[in-house]
Amino acid sequence: MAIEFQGVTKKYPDGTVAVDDLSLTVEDGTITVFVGPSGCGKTTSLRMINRMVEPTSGTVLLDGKDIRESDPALLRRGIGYVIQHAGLFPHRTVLDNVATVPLLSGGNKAQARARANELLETVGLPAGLGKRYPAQLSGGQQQRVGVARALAADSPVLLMDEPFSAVDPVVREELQDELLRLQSQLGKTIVFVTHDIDEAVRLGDRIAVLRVGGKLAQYGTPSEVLRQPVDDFVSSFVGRDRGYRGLSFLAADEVRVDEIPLVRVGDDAASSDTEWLLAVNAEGKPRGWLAPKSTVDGVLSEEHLLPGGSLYQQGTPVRGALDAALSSPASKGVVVDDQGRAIGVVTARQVLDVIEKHPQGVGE
Ligand SMILES: Nc1ncnc2c1ncn2[C@@H]1O[C@H](COP(=O)(O)OP(=O)(O)OP(=O)(O)O)[C@@H](O)[C@H]1O
Repeated sequence: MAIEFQGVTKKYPDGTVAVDDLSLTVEDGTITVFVGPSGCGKTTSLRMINRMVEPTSGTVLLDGKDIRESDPALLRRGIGYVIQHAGLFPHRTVLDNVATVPLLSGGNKAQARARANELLETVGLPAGLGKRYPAQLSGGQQQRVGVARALAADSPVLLMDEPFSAVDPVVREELQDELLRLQSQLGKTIVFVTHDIDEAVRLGDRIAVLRVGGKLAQYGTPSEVLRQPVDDFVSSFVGRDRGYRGLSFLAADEVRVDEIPLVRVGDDAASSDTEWLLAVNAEGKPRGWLAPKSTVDGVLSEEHLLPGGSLYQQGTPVRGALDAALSSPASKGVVVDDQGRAIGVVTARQVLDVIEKHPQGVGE
């Protein structure tokens, strides 16, 4: 089912132009990746496909039909949607999380659960996991559940918004492989958002490179974009990626690790003023972030926290430190020891400072 953007612009009420006159066609049965720096309008573009965001002007066509003619709730239910941190319901079992959509679409409970079991198997999860709650799964397993839930919509279209950004690089590669395997069987029309050009190149049949201001810079196959960038912006975005690849080989011993104020899950009350506070469990392992200006009166639980982004284990290649910093809601990557206990934070700037000192370590 092809998706067509025709001169689509989104201006938010505060005047921000998030997407500026976007025209492109996502071909049926392909993976198209929207890639670009933070704030370039990737998520906004994606959400205009299922009417979570309405364009200010222009038209989005799904299979040739203007989506404004579809009821938004029905449209959304019929389009699979996967987000970062999976967005699972914490108080429902894994199986019930996946069964939600088949139930909403009118199936009975037994049918919905049978379908959910099938889907867990499809995404490579053992059947026994269905009884658990999301918090009892690893980050990578949670993302698989997120994918299973999106597939439950049984729709030809799947929207994926940074679905793998919060897991460590090894698990991320596994999830990417799994997605490619699934796609070779299912042949869906997938729109995938990422800020990581490596991921875009790996997954995309086509890549749309966006620049801040919501303008489409280039749309083409990965090899076209890598080999024939249309302008300086694209070539530096892609070129930066060449640097990123080299990062895998540089250990980050020199990256400065800063202290961070901690709060403990289970503590009686917590509050933050202007700073993000990192929440850890009794073992000192990171569980998430308490946003600035938050007050929790009762016992601090994980529900009060923002999920944390990927973790960086000290002593491993520097790319993980950059991933951690870029995926953290606090813009501070959490550094852990080999037992997974939080020891501090790094910013992207601190990582880049080290990289700049070692140009030979990060070049091609
Ligand atoms: N509800 C909103 N109101 C006002 N501005 C918004 C809103 N949502 C997004 N924006 C702005 O629109 C621009 C594009 O945001 P969008 O989330 O689409 O970008 P993105 O490329 O997905 O970014 P990121 O990678 O950081 O998630 C940004 O400047 C953002 O601050």
